[in-house]
Amino acid sequence: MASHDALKKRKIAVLGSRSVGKSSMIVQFVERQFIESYYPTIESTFTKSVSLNGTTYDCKIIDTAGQDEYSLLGPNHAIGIHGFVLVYSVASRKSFDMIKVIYDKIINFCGVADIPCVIVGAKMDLNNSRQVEAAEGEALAKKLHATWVETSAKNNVNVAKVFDLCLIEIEKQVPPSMPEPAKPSSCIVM
Ligand SMILES: Nc1nc2c(ncn2[C@@H]2O[C@H](COP(=O)(O)OP(=O)(O)OP(=O)(O)O)[C@@H](O)[C@H]2O)c(=O)[nH]1
Repeated sequence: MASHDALKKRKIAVLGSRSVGKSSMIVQFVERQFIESYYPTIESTFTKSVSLNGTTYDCKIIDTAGQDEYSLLGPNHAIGIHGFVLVYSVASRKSFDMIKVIYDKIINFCGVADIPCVIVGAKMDLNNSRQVEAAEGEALAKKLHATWVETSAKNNVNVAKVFDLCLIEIEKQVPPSMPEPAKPSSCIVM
């Protein structure tokens, strides 16, 4: 029989400006393919089992419509969410500036000081049109107590790592010994 810790359900929301590569990253992770064409997302949910350090996580990944400074954070994107993946494109300074805006919206909505969070610099293959240096991404993540990684969905670089890092961040707030449902932050209280 599976032990209590053998299968854990984790809900991860992926947020960021429009067209930064959120869907491409998720589709590369779940379906192992890269789609060149751009189809704006309304909202979709993907599921994938992820094994990490001997534990299998049953992950629900929520792909959101791109945000801007005026979009309101819906309850779908905060309530019941265990971890957040905030994505910018390394080729878009504007999308990088939006990370802090989205982060603050989540913090305010959830009424917490900290969230399990991975900041992702997507499209790292676009080196010729880079507008955001790696060091800037790292510094922002440090300031927000998040982890950071650069990815390329196109070349499948670091894509799986994003979700491993997010699960690790979640575990930091939900110790493995803690019985579920855990209460790492008010975000997951339904
Ligand atoms: N060069 C390159 N292009 C990428 C990469 N990831 C995504 N793209 C392209 O960027 C465009 C937007 O990608 P999406 O994944 O649809 O972006 P999104 O953030 O989900 O967009 P919204 O649904 O509007 O929020 C598409 O044309 C993708 O092919 C990448 O790693 N490298």
